[in-house]
Amino acid sequence: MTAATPTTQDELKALVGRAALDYIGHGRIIGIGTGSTVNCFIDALAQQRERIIGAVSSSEATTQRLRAHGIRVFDANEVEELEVYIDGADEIDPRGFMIKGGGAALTREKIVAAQARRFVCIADQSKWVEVLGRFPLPVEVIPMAAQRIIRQFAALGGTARVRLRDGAPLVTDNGQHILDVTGLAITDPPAFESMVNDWPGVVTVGVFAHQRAHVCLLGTPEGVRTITFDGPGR
Ligand SMILES: O=C[C@H](O)[C@H](O)[C@H](O)COP(=O)(O)O
Repeated sequence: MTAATPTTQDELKALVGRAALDYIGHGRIIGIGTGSTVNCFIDALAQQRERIIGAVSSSEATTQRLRAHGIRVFDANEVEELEVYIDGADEIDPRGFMIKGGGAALTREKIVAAQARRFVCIADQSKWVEVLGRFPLPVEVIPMAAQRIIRQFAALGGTARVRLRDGAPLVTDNGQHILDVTGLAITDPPAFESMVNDWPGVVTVGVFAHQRAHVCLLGTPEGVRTITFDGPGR
């Protein structure tokens, strides 16, 4: 009997979540991101949790899920370097550049990714794009700077809005707000990331160019497509 072909987005997320287990060694502390795809990875990892010592988590939500599965969570300051960081993305392009932060976890995700030697991105095929910018770009900001940053994006042709939850600005794990920016085509992600990072009041921009993926496990109905971005210039 052959397994049914995965076709729904949830099935593709589960597929790549399981596939990411091949990228973790034994007896290590690993970095773990946030979101529905990573939740599939965590649930798969829970079946073999003795493989790892524990994890550095990128959000309160991930920490809760890891602990519920009995997986030990380390503070980022307790660990100097991580072998691997497993996380999803809202968009990923052919160079491994990503947009992240749809779940508002971008700042801690960037911190944990920076600690890891390897970033393994797990995503269903809907996340693959030629040019970043179709997904509204999340930017975590200090609230008092929000309106000025909105005007700076407007000058670039973008429309930025404060993300709301239950009618009020969403407050991140770090106590800050999120702007979602539409109308941008991010053709030079490293330059764009550096530029926005320089604006006063920006905590983190959701372009991951300096912490781009080394590998993407892309879920398709034909199976997992493995795309590697290693090479000169890394
Ligand atoms: O802040 C959230 C993260 O960047 C997620 O990795 C991203 O939003 C993808 O999430 P999902 O796997 O739920 O599509």
